[in-house]
Amino acid sequence: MVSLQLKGVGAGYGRTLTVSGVTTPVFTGGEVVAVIGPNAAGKSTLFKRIAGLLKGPGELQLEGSRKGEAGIVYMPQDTSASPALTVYESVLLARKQHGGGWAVRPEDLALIDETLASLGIRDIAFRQLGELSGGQRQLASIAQTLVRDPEVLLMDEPTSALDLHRQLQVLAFTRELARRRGLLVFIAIHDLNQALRFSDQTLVLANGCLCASGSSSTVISTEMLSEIYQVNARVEPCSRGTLQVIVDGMVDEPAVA
Ligand SMILES: Nc1ncnc2c1ncn2[C@@H]1O[C@H](COP(=O)(O)OP(=O)(O)OP(=O)(O)O)[C@@H](O)[C@H]1O
Repeated sequence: MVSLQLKGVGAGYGRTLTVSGVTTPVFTGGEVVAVIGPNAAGKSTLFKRIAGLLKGPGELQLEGSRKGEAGIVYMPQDTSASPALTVYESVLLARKQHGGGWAVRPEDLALIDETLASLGIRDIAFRQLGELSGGQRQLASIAQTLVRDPEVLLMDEPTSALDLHRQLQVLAFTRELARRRGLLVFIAIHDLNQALRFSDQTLVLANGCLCASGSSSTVISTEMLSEIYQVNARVEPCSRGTLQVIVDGMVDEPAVA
């Protein structure tokens, strides 16, 4: 089973470090880890460093991997595939780019079919990326990422353009894949309710530093929401028992009488 621990990891774009000194617990395959924090906290920067797209200090301790660093797959916020490709072509290309030669095998086609069906986008398989809605493009981008056979998956705000039903569908499918295939999944996400619902662990970044880590239900608390997000909020179970953040207002906002 794959495992990953960050030890004193940092990264930046110029001389100064945007993210520094990030040391985490050991995360193992099958887990979903939410990475949360305010805008510009450094979540994408940290993902790019883990994926090897940025250099910086510190060590990534990756163990139990079949593919080494090639097994770490980063899904950026925007898809970079050509708008002239169809959804199917872009997913097939992504599958073939991950290695294993250019011959298309029956198992490649079966995996693509299963992925498109599970994400509910079979009906747009032969439409060009350039003519899709933002949410449809995001679903295509998720499909491109999932067929790359990742061991460690870094998803950067994968549901930001999706409607509520699609968010639940995609995150449930991703968690199920993590459990079934032993993937270690990191998801940078602003929706803390989805983080509570779908992640096992949460990392909180602020100003380029790791402020907290642990089980999501412990880390996402009234105190953290006040300190990191400056909001007054409660964390309470919904009718099915899943914890939800209920926001009463901003810390500096006067209470309504
Ligand atoms: N290519 C770049 N060159 C220079 N600075 C950058 C670059 N990309 C990001 N930054 C800076 O790094 C800091 C962290 O950005 P990053 O994208 O990692 O934050 P984030 O936590 O993912 O934010 P958000 O939630 O808004 O997506 C920001 O101040 C940003 O302006």
